[in-house]
Amino acid sequence: MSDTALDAVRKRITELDSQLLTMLAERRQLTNEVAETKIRHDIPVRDVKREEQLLFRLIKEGKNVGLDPHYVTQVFHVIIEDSVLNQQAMLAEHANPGSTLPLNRVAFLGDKGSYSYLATQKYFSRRPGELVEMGCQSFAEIVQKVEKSEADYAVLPIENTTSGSINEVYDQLQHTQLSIIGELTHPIRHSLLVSQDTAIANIKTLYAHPQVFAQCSHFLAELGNVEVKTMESTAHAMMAVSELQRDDVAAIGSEAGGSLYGLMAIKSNLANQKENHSRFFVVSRDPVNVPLQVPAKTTVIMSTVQKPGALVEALTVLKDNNLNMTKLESRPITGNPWEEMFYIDFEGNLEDGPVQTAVESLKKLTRYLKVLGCYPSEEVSPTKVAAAKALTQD
Ligand SMILES: C=C(O[C@@H]1C=C(C(=O)O)C=C[C@H]1O)C(=O)O
Repeated sequence: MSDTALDAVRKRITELDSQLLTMLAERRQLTNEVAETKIRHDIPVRDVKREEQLLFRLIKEGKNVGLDPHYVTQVFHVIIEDSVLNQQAMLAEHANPGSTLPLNRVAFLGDKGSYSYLATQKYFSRRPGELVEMGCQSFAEIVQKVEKSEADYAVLPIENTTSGSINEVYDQLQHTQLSIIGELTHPIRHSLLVSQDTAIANIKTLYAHPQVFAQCSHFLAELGNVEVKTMESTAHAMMAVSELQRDDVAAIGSEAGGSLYGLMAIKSNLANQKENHSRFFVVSRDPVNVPLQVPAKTTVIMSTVQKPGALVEALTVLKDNNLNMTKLESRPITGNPWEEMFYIDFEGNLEDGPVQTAVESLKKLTRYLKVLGCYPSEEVSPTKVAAAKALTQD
């Protein structure tokens, strides 16, 4: 292909990409109109049957124009997830009149480019109000900022699919009066970031947050003799490498974050597990109402009485009320050696009868129980049946 022919094809691709964006924006606008109807008529946000039907049809249509089913499925899962999350945000706003602020002052760990920063951007991009970023040095500082009304929200990483729970954050939640008002999961894609083009073999010093080192331990073992420097956040690690401008130092962080500091990725997918995601809590001083049309989760902390089977008894309460537990974590209680505080997440809305019954029963069974929050669940599990059906048909 000659240079001019290449230019012409690229021009056409550019035009099509712009058209795709226009169409995506129009689709989003229409799904927002659907959300308004759902608010008016009290209809659930998610309609899995409708999703199945449209995906099934699209996979078949895609095949007719030479697009493979996996590709079509992936693209539309992303589109539908976006539409569901936007609608949920609209319903949540409607259920909490007067709670929207012109400025959302949000405290998070690190600075521009940290994973918490990217999660913060993602969560607040769906919400009204201007985002005011307040990067902090520690989880304690983040929580204090909201407690002292210097910030309105905090975004806190709570668990990661590779390295597990973030104990420091759990411990902060034990002592605070703040409420969990939201959750989100964000893919964590670690890359090796450098300030100038260099080979991996040249790297002598590596900067990263301890959680990141834990998630990339296999890669570190392969690297061998490299000095590891732990930093307060991924953003600090990237800043250090950017300031040093040397070809023998690197940071581990996201490629998107690194680009904010002029860093380039020389290797990607460094995490031990391919599916590396972090889950974040969004916390605030006041709890929120979660509309019943939106899937909700509730998080409680409790300490059980010291007798055999006390935890089993407590968990049976969830089973008896048909509540699906999605997470159980335990942490030591400061000052009471060998006693544990249990953190439980389950699917359910605090406004709903079964959740209220369960909380009342748990209060009677436990020594201490506190609801940390009820919030919209942001895990939009993709529909799978359509893809499977379409794949088995011609
Ligand atoms: C837009 C709607 O809401 C949700 C999103 C859908 C979509 O993006 O196509 C489909 C079904 C619902 O789960 C709808 O109900 O039509």
